Amino acid sequence: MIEFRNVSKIYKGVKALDDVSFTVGAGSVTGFLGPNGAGKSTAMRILVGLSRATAGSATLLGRPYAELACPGFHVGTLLDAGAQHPGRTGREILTLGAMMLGLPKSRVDEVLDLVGLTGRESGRTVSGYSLGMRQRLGVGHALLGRPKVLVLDEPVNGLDPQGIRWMRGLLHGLSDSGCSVLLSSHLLHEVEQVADHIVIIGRGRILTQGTVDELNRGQSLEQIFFELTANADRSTT
Ligand SMILES: Nc1ncnc2c1ncn2[C@@H]1O[C@H](COP(=O)(O)OP(=O)(O)OP(=O)(O)O)[C@@H](O)[C@H]1O
Repeated sequence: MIEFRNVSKIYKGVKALDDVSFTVGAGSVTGFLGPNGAGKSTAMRILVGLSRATAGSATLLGRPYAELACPGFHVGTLLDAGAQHPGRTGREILTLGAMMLGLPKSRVDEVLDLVGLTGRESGRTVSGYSLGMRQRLGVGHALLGRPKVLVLDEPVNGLDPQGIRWMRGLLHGLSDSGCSVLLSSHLLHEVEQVADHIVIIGRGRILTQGTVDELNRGQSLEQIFFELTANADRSTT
């Protein structure tokens, strides 16, 4: 369970988040959508303790991230696939992650298999990885401790069609097993296929939220998105 309660964030005069409230329940994949600069990454960073809210609270499993004992067993995060150490191999990165969590090396092989990185690929340094390979590695890192909550910032970017299909299956499997997944993406059609709930944010404010069925009353997600974000732009100009 993820809960944002009246979260606001001001960066030196820029209101990045304005009274944001929503929840992601167990077994839900919630698509977190919004134009560039809407506040998605800021909200996710606050959720996992990388940034402090100016007001309000963000909790995972009922607690702020900093208060979770062994957070790697509860929460998996992928905020920036490009942030992995370029000089380490994929296998080394996962091995270090597994060691931090006290997991056996066999978990590294399981995860490599799960994310579809071959033995040859996992032995190469990350500097030679494509974006799609970095995304797979980042998702693998997030899944190491079999967490019940996943916070994934644009994990589909750079994936090839097979990768996109794989990600779809992975997300469905995670929700079936009771995980709470917060997923940001600009790929509206893809989100429509994997998410059961949608939150659309614009200029730091929640524009709408609900189940896919509640929002899709005869309109595609794309139509709803463009209508709401255009209105948000108009109301702030
Ligand atoms: N460290 C920072 N200092 C100042 N302003 C920031 C900082 N981080 C983000 N912002 C501002 O906060 C707002 C929200 O940015 P954020 O990165 O959360 O948006 P986003 O929805 O994730 O965008 P994108 O889809 O482009 O990733 C933007 O106006 C951005 O310029």
